Amino acid sequence: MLLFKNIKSLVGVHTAQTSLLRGAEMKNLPFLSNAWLAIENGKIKAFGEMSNMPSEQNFEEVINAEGKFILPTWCDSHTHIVFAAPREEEFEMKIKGKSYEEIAAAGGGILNSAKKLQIATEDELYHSASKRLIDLIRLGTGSIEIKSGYGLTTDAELKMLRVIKRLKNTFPIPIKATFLAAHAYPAEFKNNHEGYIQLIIDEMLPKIAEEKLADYIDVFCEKGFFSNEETERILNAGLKYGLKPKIHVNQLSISGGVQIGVKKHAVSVDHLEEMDNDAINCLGQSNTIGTILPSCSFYLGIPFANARGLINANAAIAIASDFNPGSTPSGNMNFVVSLACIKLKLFPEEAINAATINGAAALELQNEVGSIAIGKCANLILTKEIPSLAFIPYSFGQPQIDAVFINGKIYNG
Ligand SMILES: N=CN[C@@H](CCC(=O)O)C(=O)O
Ligand SMILES: [Zn+2]
Repeated sequence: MLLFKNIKSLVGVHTAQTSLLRGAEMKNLPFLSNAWLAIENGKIKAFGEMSNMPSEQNFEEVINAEGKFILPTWCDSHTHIVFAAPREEEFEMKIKGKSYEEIAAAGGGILNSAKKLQIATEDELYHSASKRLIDLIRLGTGSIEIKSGYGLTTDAELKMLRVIKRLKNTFPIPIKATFLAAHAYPAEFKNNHEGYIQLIIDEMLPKIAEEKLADYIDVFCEKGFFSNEETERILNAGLKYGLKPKIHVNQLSISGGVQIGVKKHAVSVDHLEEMDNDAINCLGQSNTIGTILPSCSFYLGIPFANARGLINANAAIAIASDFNPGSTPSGNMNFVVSLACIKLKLFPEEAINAATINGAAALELQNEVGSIAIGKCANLILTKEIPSLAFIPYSFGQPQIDAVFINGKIYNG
């Protein structure tokens, strides 16, 4: 048994019934000042104020957290961390002013990543993704979603998903896998979209279902990628195998993809940089979570999502990293939380809820992670001595984490 004592503030002590916050509720981030927290068998056992702390003698280890905050680890519900190689050759093109679409048209982008991934071995992909994941956990991420989508052939998509399965089996944090073969049309299907869709539906999906390799299905619904009709067909096919949608929509244009996601009961619709009132209201009246990826806007120089408009429309917002080699070469959720405050104009409480309890809901892990509640995993961030909770996002780019605990143990990678 482990005991944290003298915690300056134990943050995110939501009631056991709270699993998702929407609209004005997102401002509610309950905390206990001058608190203790007990961990047993990797789970949160009990907590309270120092005035009623149990005897220290009952514990094998006692950590004095004076001056420090404890909060649940970040739940990163949207990443692409399995890839063969970074794409810093595109960085200079970007600096010179080329857009994401122009870089893709010049032979960069997703197809460039797919070419490299197709010739990488499963072991190579596992080792490079492992290194990234270790770094992310050290930065406070304690649950994560990982997508395929750089394979674009049956073999390479299966290879990616098997790598994710291996990560699930070897890492101590909860991981969800998303099947994203509909990320881009491979060159050989450029003029034969029907052929690629049939490959996804008739060949890839049955194999993935048989090996139980995915939890969700995703489509990049966007002009020049997958149309609304194509998106709906692929989602329907995934749903037949029990894969719920979590989709890329409205990143570069207003497409109607949000409405498709809502109609198909998507767990989340992600990106949302380009929204109109219809899409905002549709999301606000639905049970689908709007997942915003501010690091992507930051890196690509595209608009930041209208988070306040969504909150005012009573939507439930999560924030995630989108870590990938093209649009977001960073998975640092501390920076995501800072950007959410600085650029999305979320209050620190809203941003932290979006990165914890609502991120957990976007991973359907609300019973395991995302808040300080009895029975949940002891996946915790212990901060350095800091003056306030707002100091975390305020001091952007400055590491404020003293230690990360996964299942009640200090994580050293
Ligand atoms: N937009 C689609 N997919 C990724 C980028 C993929 C890439 O450029 O490699 C994203 O979420 O931003
Ligand atoms: Zn993405």
